Amino acid sequence: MTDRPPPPFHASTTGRRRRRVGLLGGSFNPAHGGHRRISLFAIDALGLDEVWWLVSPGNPLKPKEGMAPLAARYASAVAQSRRAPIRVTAIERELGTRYTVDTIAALQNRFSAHEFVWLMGSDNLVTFHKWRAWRRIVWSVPIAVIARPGYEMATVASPAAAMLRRFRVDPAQFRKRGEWSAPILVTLRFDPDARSATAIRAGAPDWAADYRDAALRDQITHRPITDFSIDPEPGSA
Ligand SMILES: Nc1ncnc2c1ncn2[C@@H]1O[C@H](COP(=O)(O)OP(=O)(O)OP(=O)(O)O)[C@@H](O)[C@H]1O
Ligand SMILES: O=C(O)c1ccc[n+]([C@@H]2O[C@H](COP(=O)([O-])O)[C@@H](O)[C@H]2O)c1
Repeated sequence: MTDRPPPPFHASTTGRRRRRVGLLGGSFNPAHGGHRRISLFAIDALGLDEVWWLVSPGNPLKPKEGMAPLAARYASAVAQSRRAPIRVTAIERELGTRYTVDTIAALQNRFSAHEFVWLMGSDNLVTFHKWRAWRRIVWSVPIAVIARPGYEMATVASPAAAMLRRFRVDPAQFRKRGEWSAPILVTLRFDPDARSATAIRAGAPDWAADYRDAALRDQITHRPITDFSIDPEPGSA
């Protein structure tokens, strides 16, 4: 698979290459400077046009306890992404998807003029084999993993890492490729960023109160973000 020559540069019907978009899915409970920094780093290293932050209505593997309302998490993400080529969206509510495999399929269907790459920190690679239909994700979209302090071994020792090993491509090669074809694993290493939402919640358990009155629109779908309840039902945009 990795021995194949890169496919020809892809031109759309308008003669322009497809927009390259990194997807960073997360709880963003709350968003922090680490999210911003890894997104900017990925844009640079992978040659992306922009990154979309998918603020999850509810991570299927995370407890609801301690999860701030979607609107507060969304507002924290907007604050952290200001003046950067990052767009914040809660589009999973409208797509009615909770699992990443479904979200990616729906986005590829809806935004066929875009090429997507899935971005995640190495902590997520540790549990990636527990995600629904994770092998299908691997075959549907390139994956870029960003090193995270404390999870150095994840990129070599996890079941998903073992499966993905033979599809490794370095960032420079990836950037030069024409149309992307999964599976691809790109590992991004830079001086690791120790920031985490867990640490922020420990220091400021009431952080969500700062965003109580935020009136925002989704930066992809332009629909109002009005839902202050926890884990609204799929489709209840
Ligand atoms: N400092 C960081 N370095 C690398 N990746 C990160 C970092 N912070 C978050 N990520 C990645 O960003 C994505 C969204 O993260 P998330 O919203 O869960 O934040 P978090 O800080 O990991 O939260 P929590 O501490 O509550 O688990 C995940 O793929 C996560 O691995
Ligand atoms: O699809 C799954 O089974 C799955 C299981 C766990 C996490 N995810 C996704 O992984 C992303 C990171 O989640 P989190 O809560 O760790 O920030 C977010 O987009 C989740 O929806 C997806």
